[in-house]
Amino acid sequence: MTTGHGTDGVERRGLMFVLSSPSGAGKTTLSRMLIDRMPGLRMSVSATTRAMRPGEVDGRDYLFVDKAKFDAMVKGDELLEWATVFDNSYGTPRAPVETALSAGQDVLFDIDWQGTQQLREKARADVVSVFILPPSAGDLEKRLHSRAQDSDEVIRKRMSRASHEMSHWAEYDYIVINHNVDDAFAEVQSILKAERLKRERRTGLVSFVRGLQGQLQG
Ligand SMILES: Nc1ncnc2c1ncn2[C@@H]1O[C@H](COP(=O)(O)OP(=O)(O)OP(=O)(O)O)[C@@H](O)[C@H]1O
Ligand SMILES: Nc1nc2c(ncn2[C@@H]2O[C@H](COP(=O)(O)O)[C@@H](O)[C@H]2O)c(=O)[nH]1
Repeated sequence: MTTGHGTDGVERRGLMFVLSSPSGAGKTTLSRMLIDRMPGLRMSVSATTRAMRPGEVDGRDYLFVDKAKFDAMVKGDELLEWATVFDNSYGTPRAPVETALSAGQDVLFDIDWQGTQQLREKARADVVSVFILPPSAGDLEKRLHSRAQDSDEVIRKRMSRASHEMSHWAEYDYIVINHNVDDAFAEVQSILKAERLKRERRTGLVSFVRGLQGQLQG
């Protein structure tokens, strides 16, 4: 993987920052806040066969494709990972992720546990994964209703899958409980900031320290 520069000028490898949760726990909300407030972070826009929700924009929220196009993307090895979630296909287009990482950007993924497993198998050292939990089942259901974008039947299906989704929590590096958006955002932001500073990722440190030592030795 190619490297870019951190804000302190030291070269480092880009990372893949993954948020997963049961549907409605707050990934999209937290992702938008991260993209708005964290320079150097790019959103991975997934391809999906699900229908567009009111207010969603093709190319910004998802690439909305039909099943034939999605299957062609899988066949052409254009997806970094893909999975079937709630009876629809979802996948991460490979090229934009590779381009962003090559330009020294970090990439943010809002994907499920199946996709996270696939990313981890491909690039364990570069994946940082966060599982978002709702404070309670009642809150989760309220959030799905308050979003007001899915039918009662879709909401029922998502609630009935929540326990299964949640059973993968222990595969993640970090767990954030989304009681309050601002607190959850602060926690997720702290994780990203700390992970950016990890020694193993900062490929420019050796030459930076050598330079410092050179200065000290006069
Ligand atoms: N801490 C919170 N308190 C109250 N409401 C919240 C909180 N976090 C998010 N919400 C609201 O809950 C709803 C669901 O959030 P969001 O769409 O971000 O969930 P999601 O995890 O991305 O769901 P999906 O997996 O279905 O895309 C939205 O209406 C959002 O505004
Ligand atoms: N494995 C993948 N999962 C994805 C991808 N894009 C989104 N998702 C997950 O699907 C569900 C449902 O999303 P919704 O927008 O229909 O509510 C949610 O858990 C997403 O995280 C992807 O590219 N790959």
